[in-house]
Amino acid sequence: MLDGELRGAAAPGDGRAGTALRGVDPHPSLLTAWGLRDDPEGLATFCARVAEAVGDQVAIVKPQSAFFERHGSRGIATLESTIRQFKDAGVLVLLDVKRGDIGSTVRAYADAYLDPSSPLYVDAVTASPYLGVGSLAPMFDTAAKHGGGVFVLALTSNPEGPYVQHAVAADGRTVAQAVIDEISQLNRGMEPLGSFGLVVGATVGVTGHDLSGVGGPMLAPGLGAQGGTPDDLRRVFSGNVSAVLPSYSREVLKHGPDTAALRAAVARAQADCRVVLAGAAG
Ligand SMILES: O=c1ccn([C@@H]2O[C@H](COP(=O)(O)O)[C@@H](O)[C@H]2O)c(=O)[nH]1
Repeated sequence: MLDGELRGAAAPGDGRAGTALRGVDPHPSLLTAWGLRDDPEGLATFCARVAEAVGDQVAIVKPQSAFFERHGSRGIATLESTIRQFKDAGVLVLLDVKRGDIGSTVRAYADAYLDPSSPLYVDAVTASPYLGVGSLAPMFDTAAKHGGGVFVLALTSNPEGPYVQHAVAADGRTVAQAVIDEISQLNRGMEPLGSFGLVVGATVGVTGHDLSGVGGPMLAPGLGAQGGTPDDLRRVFSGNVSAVLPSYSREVLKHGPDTAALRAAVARAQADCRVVLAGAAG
């Protein structure tokens, strides 16, 4: 089950715990910096090098779908092969694809990403709740059926997020707190950790949102290139760090293509996050 594996991946006893690189974001500028062309071949080489370099070092990776989609059908083919490479290396794949729509269309997204018969099948996806958390039900159902996970945007790392997410709804809760509460409800009774997660950026600061009942994993992007630091995790998640999955993309990937430099950057970020999360848990 994803819940068990995610727990293992986040647990201090796991050799890959606190894994810092999660984001596989083949930005055009990174392809160039790695001496590769910004085309489908360059993309495929970049991803293969990342998988070979850190496949045994990380427990979960988070490919960003947009950087594959911009290369059209060959980019999607590379996404498929990248997913396979990581899975073959025993790494869980959380696809950052932020899908959301009316329920009948969400069913198709669920089939695309969370059904094992799909070529784009992954362990978990990110999803957008702004058509209503309930509209994501087909993803939740498919994830539950096949042991997958869904990470729903709650407090995103970008500066534009609070305008929407801190807005207060008719019942007096913020939009973000309503999302947090609905996901918490879905995880209720799932031990030790439910399969439904949240995205809470490392950059959001102390917002007053209550994360204590989530009962599922929390993905924390925004570290490094967006200015978030491991210390911010302590502040943002305060007493709720046990299921936090810190995520760096550009900050680590900029050290490639040299394998040793890439691995050292992963290890450094991993150690920094582990110290903070272990300290905050205690
Ligand atoms: O709130 C969010 C949700 C997702 N992301 C994604 O994470 C990575 C961050 O990349 P960096 O290079 O580490 O900045 C990227 O794929 C975003 O789309 C996020 O940043 N914030």
